This record gives sequence, structure tokens and C-alpha cells, in this order.
Amino acid sequence: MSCQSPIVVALDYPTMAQSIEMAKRLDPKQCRVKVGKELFTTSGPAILDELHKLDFDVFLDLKFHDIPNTVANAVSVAAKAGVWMVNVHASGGRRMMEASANALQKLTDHNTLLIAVTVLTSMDQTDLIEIGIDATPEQHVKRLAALAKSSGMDGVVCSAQESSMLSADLGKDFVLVTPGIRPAGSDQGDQKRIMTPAEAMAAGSHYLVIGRPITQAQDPIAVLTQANAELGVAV
Ligand SMILES: O=c1ccn([C@@H]2O[C@H](COP(=O)(O)O)[C@@H](O)[C@H]2O)c(=O)[nH]1
Repeated sequence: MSCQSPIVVALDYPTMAQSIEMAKRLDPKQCRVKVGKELFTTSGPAILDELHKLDFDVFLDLKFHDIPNTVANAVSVAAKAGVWMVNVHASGGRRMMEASANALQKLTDHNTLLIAVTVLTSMDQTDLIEIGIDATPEQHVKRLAALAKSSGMDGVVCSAQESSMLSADLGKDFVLVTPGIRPAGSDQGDQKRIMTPAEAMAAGSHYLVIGRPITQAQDPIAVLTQANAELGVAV
């Protein structure tokens, strides 16, 4: 499936039926989809098969964070399930990330992007101080992203507010996946480090994760279509 759009719709639903209902309204040429903790916990791996049957590229967003052996094996299982992208936490450290990258290299046939989460987009300086990190979100993202790159990751999850810095530091091919995307006028919710779709692309993001502004809209397809139009994606 060749998707024309950088938008990844977060299918954060409490049931598989609701997520499939939404997926059937979406067009895999106009967005990719993300399966996170809520949907995967309720549906299990069957949701991946169902979304693949509908021709979607699937980002499995389970943010693995455990000892190297456990994370490497989980990443390997995800790649064998055919997901387009899977992620781990960069704060799991170099040995965990290297073990995950090595596990993927051992697979003979996979196209899965391996990405590391830096600082969650719901966090700001106050949150970092409370967990003992004496750095700004930008400084901490910069450090974790450099570690992720040198540990063999294809890219990172960060806020679009950090995209131009990371693009300059780590190169334009290092994949920047940015949640916390808020089309003008949409609710910020629990997100702290946000940008609009157009601002995020201009800053150097490769993929824009959008959940509630689409899934909780009165007309989800209209919001997605409008965002794609603003990005100049042919729809
Ligand atoms: O730093 C991160 C990492 C992951 N997410 C996930 O992205 C979506 C965002 O949903 P919205 O409804 O658009 O806020 C959600 O699934 C998160 O788990 C993130 O927001 N920030």
C-alpha cells in the first residue's frame, strides 16, 4: 500500500469493533493507523491482521520498555506480524535498543521501522523535574534521540517542537514521528508539546500522529481530509 499522507490516525478505542468501524471509513491511501495500548489490550494481535486485511500500514505503539532480551523478542514478534512500525522507549538504554535492532536484523524478511520514544508529548519541564530529570524537554529529547540513533534505531517519537533541532542534528533521513498534533481549533487535552499539522511538517516531522481530533470529531473524515489538504496531499 502506498500511502500519500504523513498522517497516522491513532485508533484509541475500547473495542475492536469500534476501531474496525473507523478503519473502514478511512482510506489506506490517505492515512496510516496506529494501534496503542488500549486497543491492543482489548483486541490482541487479531487487530493487526484485521487492519492489514484492510490494507493499512500499522504502527504498533506499545512502547516496549523492559530488559534487552524481553524487548528484543517482543520487537521480533511484532515484525513477524508484519507491522510497518514498532517502538521501544529510548530510556530503556543502549543495550536494550541494540538488542532490538539486532533481533530485527536477524529476520530474513521484514520491513518494520524501529523507533524509540524520547520524551512523551504529554510531558513538560515540571513533569521531568518530578521524575528527577534536570533538563528541559528539548535537552532531554536531544540526548535520547542521539542515543537512539547510535543504538541503531530508524528514528524517534518526539514532539514536532523538537523536529527542526533533531533534523539538523541527526539528518533528514532519521525518522521523526510526532504525536501531539492539533489542527487549529482542536482541544489540547492532556498533550503539552503540540503543533498544527502544517507547522509539524514545516519543522521536519516525517509522520504526524493524530488521535482524538479525528476520532472524536463529529465528522472524522472531514477533519482528516482538511488536514491532508492543508499539507498538500492529493485526496
Ligand atoms: O509521546 C507520545 C507518544 C505516543 N503518543 C500516542 O499518540 C496518540 C496521540 O493521541 P491524541 O488523541 O492525538 O492526543 C495516543 O495514542 C498516544 O498514546 C503520544 O500522544 N505522545
